[in-house]
Amino acid sequence: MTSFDHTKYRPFEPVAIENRTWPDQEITTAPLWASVDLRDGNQALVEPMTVDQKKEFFKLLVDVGFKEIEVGFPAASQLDFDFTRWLIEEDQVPDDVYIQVLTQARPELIERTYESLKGAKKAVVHVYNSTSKTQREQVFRLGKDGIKDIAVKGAQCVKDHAEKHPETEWVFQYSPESFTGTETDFAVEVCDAVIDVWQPTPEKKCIINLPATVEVATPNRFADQIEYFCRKVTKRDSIVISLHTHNDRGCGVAAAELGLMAGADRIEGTLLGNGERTGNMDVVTMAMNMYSQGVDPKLALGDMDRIVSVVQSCTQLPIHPRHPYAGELVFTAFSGSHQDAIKKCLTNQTDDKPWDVAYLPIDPRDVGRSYQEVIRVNSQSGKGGVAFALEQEYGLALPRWLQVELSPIIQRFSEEDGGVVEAEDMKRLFEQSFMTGSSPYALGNYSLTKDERDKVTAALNHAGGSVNIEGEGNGALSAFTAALSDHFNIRVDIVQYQEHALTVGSDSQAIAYVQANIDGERFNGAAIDNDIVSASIQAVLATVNQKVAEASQASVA
Ligand SMILES: CC(=O)SCCNC(=O)CCNC(=O)[C@H](O)C(C)(C)COP(=O)(O)OP(=O)(O)OC[C@H]1O[C@@H](n2cnc3c(N)ncnc32)[C@H](O)[C@@H]1OP(=O)(O)O
Ligand SMILES: CC(C)C(=O)C(=O)O
Repeated sequence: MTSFDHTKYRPFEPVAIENRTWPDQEITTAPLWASVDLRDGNQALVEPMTVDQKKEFFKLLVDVGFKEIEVGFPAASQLDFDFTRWLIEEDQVPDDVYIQVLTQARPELIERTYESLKGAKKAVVHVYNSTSKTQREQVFRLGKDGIKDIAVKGAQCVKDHAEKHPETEWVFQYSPESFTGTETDFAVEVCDAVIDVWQPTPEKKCIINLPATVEVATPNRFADQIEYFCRKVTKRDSIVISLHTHNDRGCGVAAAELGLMAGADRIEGTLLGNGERTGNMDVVTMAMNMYSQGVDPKLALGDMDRIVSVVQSCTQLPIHPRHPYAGELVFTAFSGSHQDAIKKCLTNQTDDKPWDVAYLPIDPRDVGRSYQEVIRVNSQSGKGGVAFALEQEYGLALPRWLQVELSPIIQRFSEEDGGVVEAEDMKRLFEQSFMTGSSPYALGNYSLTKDERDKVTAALNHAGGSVNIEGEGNGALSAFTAALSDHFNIRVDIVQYQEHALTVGSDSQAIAYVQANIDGERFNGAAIDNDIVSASIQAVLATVNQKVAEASQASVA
């Protein structure tokens, strides 16, 4: 094994730029987006996509709204050639979409590339050669002139073929591959030479694509290279500056964002970031970053589950559960304080206000996710999370004092069960703990009379029999409480009371929550009924039943 020795690496040599302006820029409009899923993404797969997978992926890209789609490297593979032919012959490309194909700057490959494009309405021919010092010296074994010559001859060849097929609307694209490893002045020199061949105009631009083929520096250094390039390149008004970043240092999106601020117009990337090594720049993340700042990304990313599903099935790669905006856990909070804050903010959030919810940079509903999955309860969760889940799923708006009582019960269950507690289990634990109004005593018939004081007479069903109780008070609840106190020879004081209509599952029921002090001990009860008075007296009975059960257990012991 070689030693872990950082001294064998050299730092990146930054371009010398004065008065850089990009740090003060903001991204306020979407760039031109180009998808390279079917080419750069595809060439990085263990098993490249089949034609059927490419067809499905292409449809997704069109639906998402890409207007430039790199569909393959037709001169390199028969499958890519056939797929390109299928798109054209079967008229699969919408009129406003350019299909783009990649080729090396070699005449025989360029010729074959044009064969694949015969009959296309609109196409981008993307030609590249590597310009980096490393590749010049070790791969091509050529000096700068030799490398420039490859680019110029390639550009000329692309132009010559295009002239033979005026029926197609051609756009030319050149990439000085390994741009980040190329002296920026030399990259400008090569691109200027290509531009000189193509003679673009502001009306008929060509694309100069600057790839971070390998990400070798912090994103600010990349932005410096882009701003420098934009200042120096010829005919700036006649070229579209495109970026194609990779993610070797984990900053592919950041580099593209800063590059855009530095003057670029167009961004190449893939949906969810598949691509060579650590992947291409993830278009979903970059576009959603804009979206979260109130900028229209001009891509329709609302059906995130479809995007995830198509990308996964076509690439056969999993999507990380914490992948920005798309992973299955990215809108889910388990920890108590996060849940508490989210629950409070969501209560305040209305559709007419700008989004302002702690821990949620965007509204999960915008990408087809629901609030149900925002809060999931495990042993790290607090009362807010439990309350949120019960309210979302069952319409139970537990008062704060009852949340405090229920939370440790759920936490204990989670610790014993070792994981996430589903809403169904929370409801069952809530019912078992507090909806105890039918055992050992259940409310039978009762009647209320209103006079100076309210009077109640009620039957309590118990062990196959029935006992009658009666009491007086200032209202139904206090009359019933007095009757229970009298019958069981206990002192019952109502400390807390709350009720609300139930909107989930029923439109005519109500729930009452009661906290009672019984002989100095605190008990909590809840009950649901069509009638709110019945619900409230059953909730009181629930607390008394807990006291009675506790007393009988104590006497057995
Ligand atoms: C950063 C990127 O992602 S770039 C895209 C990379 N994608 C791919 O390579 C996938 C498809 N490519 C392929 O299948 C093959 O490379 C093919 C079919 C295109 C060509 O295969 P081969 O003819 O065997 O050539 P190979 O790619 O190995 O390169 C051979 C020669 O072309 C030269 N070459 C490589 N790239 C280029 C280029 N962009 N322009 C001109 N010449 C080039 C090499 O220096 C080499 O020259 P040499 O034979 O004189 O030493
Ligand atoms: C062909 C170029 C643009 C490329 O894929 C890269 O440099 O990563």
